[in-house]
Amino acid sequence: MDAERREFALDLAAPLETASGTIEQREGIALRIAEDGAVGVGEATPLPGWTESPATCRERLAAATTYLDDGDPAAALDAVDESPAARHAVHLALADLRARQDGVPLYRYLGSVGRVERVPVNATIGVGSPDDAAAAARGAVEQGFQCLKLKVGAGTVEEAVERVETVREALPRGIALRADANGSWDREQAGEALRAFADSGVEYVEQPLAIDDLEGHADLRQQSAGVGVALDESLRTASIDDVLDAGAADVVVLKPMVLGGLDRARRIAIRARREGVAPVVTTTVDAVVARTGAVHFAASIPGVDPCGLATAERLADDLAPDPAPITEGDAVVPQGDGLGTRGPWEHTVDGENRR
Ligand SMILES: O=C(O)CCC(=O)c1ccccc1C(=O)O
Ligand SMILES: [Mg+2]
Repeated sequence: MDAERREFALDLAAPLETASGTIEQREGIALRIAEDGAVGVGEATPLPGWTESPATCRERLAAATTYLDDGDPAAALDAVDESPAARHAVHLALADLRARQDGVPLYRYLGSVGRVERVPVNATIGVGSPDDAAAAARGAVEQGFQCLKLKVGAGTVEEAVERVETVREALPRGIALRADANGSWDREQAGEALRAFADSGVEYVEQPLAIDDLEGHADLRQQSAGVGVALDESLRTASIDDVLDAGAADVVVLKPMVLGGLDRARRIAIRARREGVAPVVTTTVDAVVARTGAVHFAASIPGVDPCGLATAERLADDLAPDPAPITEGDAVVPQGDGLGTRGPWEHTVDGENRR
């Protein structure tokens, strides 16, 4: 077994705001494992505030690479056990390698039984004026999206409500609307927002309250008049059992980079589903390797709800061509062996290898 790492940095064409700041660039490390002529690729794209720091990620991945070179994948996974982005890379590279060796697409390797052609996705509408958001929403619907997610955490609750109402009025009937508050409200504000969103037919709100307020989210579900509560940031610190025991979520938003790999994310998805909580797959706006891994993960969940996987266009550049393009509001699932990515080894960013 032979492992290699390459660092990359990709600018966002359209910055994305989250509670921990605006994301303008994604830096990460691509990992390539070769064994007897077969190759697997993985990606660690840490996001400060969401995963381990880039420095820790780099250090853990270097340690794992040594074990991979020694032909000891179990030791490599151990070395990244507490670094989710680094573990994501190691697990994905190994899974891609095994799936290619087995001659099956990654989603089959992950445990799906039938053929899955497409995964429904949501368009992601960032911050901006209500009119800007409405224009972006109309554009997304023209491209075929049936589900839109609006960022609503910046500004006041009144502004969030106005944003949602303006978008809803601009849309044809039947388009699903979600909102993401990124943990920026207190309990009173969240109650007010969800009551108002009910009139606009909002399906659910991601992370209305602070990351550690499971009890508040459980209370909110009781008084939310039909608007669901989704947890995203909370899953960084709370286990799925904590979430289920607290009755804190209708939906869990699963980011494999944050959860430490597709295997861990998939276990959470299955457990959640069994308890009637819907899994939704998304990314931290990752490069093509991790994004495609997330598409396969979503495809491995039968009849998955629309996922937050339409983020390729947010990147000004990428590591390799996209094997899972979005058409008519769906990601097309690659059916070749493994991930189905070509590269990224042949594609270095800005022509430089920053390893
Ligand atoms: O889910 C989506 O539609 C896109 C991804 C997204 O919103 C996101 C991207 C990076 C970091 C955080 C988040 C988030 O869900 O809060
Ligand atoms: Mg979110």
